[in-house]
Order: sequence, then structure tokens, then C-alpha cells
Amino acid sequence: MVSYRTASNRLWPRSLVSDLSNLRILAGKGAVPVVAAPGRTKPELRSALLSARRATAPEVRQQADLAIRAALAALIAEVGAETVCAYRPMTGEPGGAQLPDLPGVRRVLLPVLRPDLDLDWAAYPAPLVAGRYGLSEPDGPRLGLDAIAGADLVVAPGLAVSADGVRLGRGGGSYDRALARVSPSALVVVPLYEGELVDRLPAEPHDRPVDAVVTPAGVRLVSHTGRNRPR
Ligand SMILES: Nc1nc2c(c(=O)[nH]1)N(C=O)[C@@H](CNc1ccc(C(=O)N[C@@H](CCC(=O)O)C(=O)O)cc1)CN2
Ligand SMILES: Nc1ncnc2c1ncn2[C@@H]1O[C@H](COP(=O)(O)OP(=O)(O)OP(=O)(O)O)[C@@H](O)[C@H]1O
Repeated sequence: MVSYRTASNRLWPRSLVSDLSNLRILAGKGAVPVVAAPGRTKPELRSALLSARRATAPEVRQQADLAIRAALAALIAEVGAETVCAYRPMTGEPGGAQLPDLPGVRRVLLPVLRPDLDLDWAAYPAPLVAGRYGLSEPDGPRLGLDAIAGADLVVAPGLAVSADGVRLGRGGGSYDRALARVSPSALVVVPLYEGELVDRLPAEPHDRPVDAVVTPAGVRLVSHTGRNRPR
């Protein structure tokens, strides 16, 4: 099987990558120079990206959410993911509220934000209860910080991802910590709207690279330049 090594040094089946030339274009040119303007700080980028999401009409967003969920379902079927750590999007986040209703997945876990902003996990489906920051979180036994280590696919929230796999989150460092516990064989993907896959993002040593983004256009690997050559 031909496969590609991604930013986090994991192998992806060739069958997921429909068009390598397309990936090269994305890696080389990226998108959205307005958002990715060099020199902008993480807080400036967060604020610009969140404003752009808020400015999107609900019906446009819902169409995009539908396409993102379809692409994610195709990915899950392709890789045969059995345990998935996902999240329950808040209003305006890619994928919409139904994102964690994943067909064919044996076990879905959702994050529960701890007071120190680290992430505990609980099984889903489960009743959702209101948490901090307007989050809806599963009400059920807490499985511990290391539950994410059992996932073969992690669907992580983000505001943007760069072509070399750097993810920009909300700034709590929650996923920086949680992604450090992911199995080396697991895949990490971030649902995004078009335009949120950008050329470059400010990167810090604690940032954990991700493998792919899931946009309305499909699954796109990130960081396939350099060491991500076909094997
Ligand atoms: N749907 C979803 N669930 C998630 C996350 C996420 O980004 N999205 N998280 C990802 O880590 C964790 C929760 N962390 C969060 C941290 C900040 C905010 C938030 O809304 N912050 C406000 C500022 C709030 C304030 O400081 O008063 C903001 O970003 O505008 C939300 C979630 C776990 N669950
Ligand atoms: N392992 C860690 N333990 C404690 N704090 C951490 C850890 N990793 C990162 N942080 C802190 O979290 C804060 C936010 O980091 P950063 O701006 O990279 O967040 P982010 O990746 O955008 O957010 P998130 O991971 O919550 O989605 C930083 O102050 C950073 O020092």
C-alpha cells in the first residue's frame, strides 16, 4: 500500500489522498493571505478568524457543516476508526451540533473541560449538560486524561490549521496538552471551513502538529512537503 507520512510522523493510506497535485498546490500557495498575514499574533488571528465565522450566514454555514460531516464519515469508513475522540461544536464551529453523531463508530468520547483547562473525557451518546464558555458536555463517568490515548482518530477543534500542520486553538492550551497523549498510530484531524487552512501560523514548541483538515471540499492532508513523500 502506498502511504504518506504526515506532520506528526503517521502514515496515511494513499487511497485517502485523491489528488496529490492538489495537495502540492495547497502546500505551496495555501489560502487566505488576509488571515495569514505574517507577523500577526495568535490573539489577533483568533479574533479575525472568529469574526469571519460570525459573519457567515447560518444557511451557508449549515451547508458547509453538512459537507464537513459527510467528509468526516467517509474518512472514518476509510480508516475503520473504532474509538474516536470528537467534540460537540458550539454555535459557529465547523461541523455543527451533529458532528459527534458518528455513524459506525464503536466508541465516541467527548471532552470535559477541567478547571485547569486540561481535558477529561466521557462517553457519547450521553445527556449533554451546560459547561463553561457555553460548552455542552457529556454527563457521565469521567474516563480520565489518558482516555484519549485509546483513540484511533482524534477530531480536534481549531480556528485554523497551516499547510505544515500547525493548529490554532482558542488559547487555553487544552488540546496542546491532550494531543501529547495521543497514540503514535492515531490520526488527528481538524474540521475547518474553507479559508481556515492557511499558509502559515505562529508556532510554539508546545504546539502539536495535526495530520489533516476536514473541510467542505474533503479531507486534506497537511505537511506533505519534505518528509511526506510517497513510500
Ligand atoms: N466545541 C468545543 N469544545 C471544546 C473546545 C472547543 O474549542 N470547542 N475546547 C478547546 O480547547 C475545549 C474547551 N475550551 C474552550 C476554551 C475557551 C472557549 C471560549 O469560548 N473562549 C472565549 C473567551 C472566553 C473568555 O475568556 O471569557 C472565546 O474564545 O471567545 C471555549 C472553549 C474543550 N471543548
Ligand atoms: N502542556 C502544557 N501544560 C500547561 N500549559 C500549556 C501546555 N501546553 C501549552 N500550554 C499553555 O496553554 C496556553 C495556550 O497555548 P496556545 O496559544 O498554543 O493555545 P491553542 O493551541 O491555540 O489552544 P488549545 O490547545 O486550547 O486549543 C499557553 O499559555 C501555553 O503555555
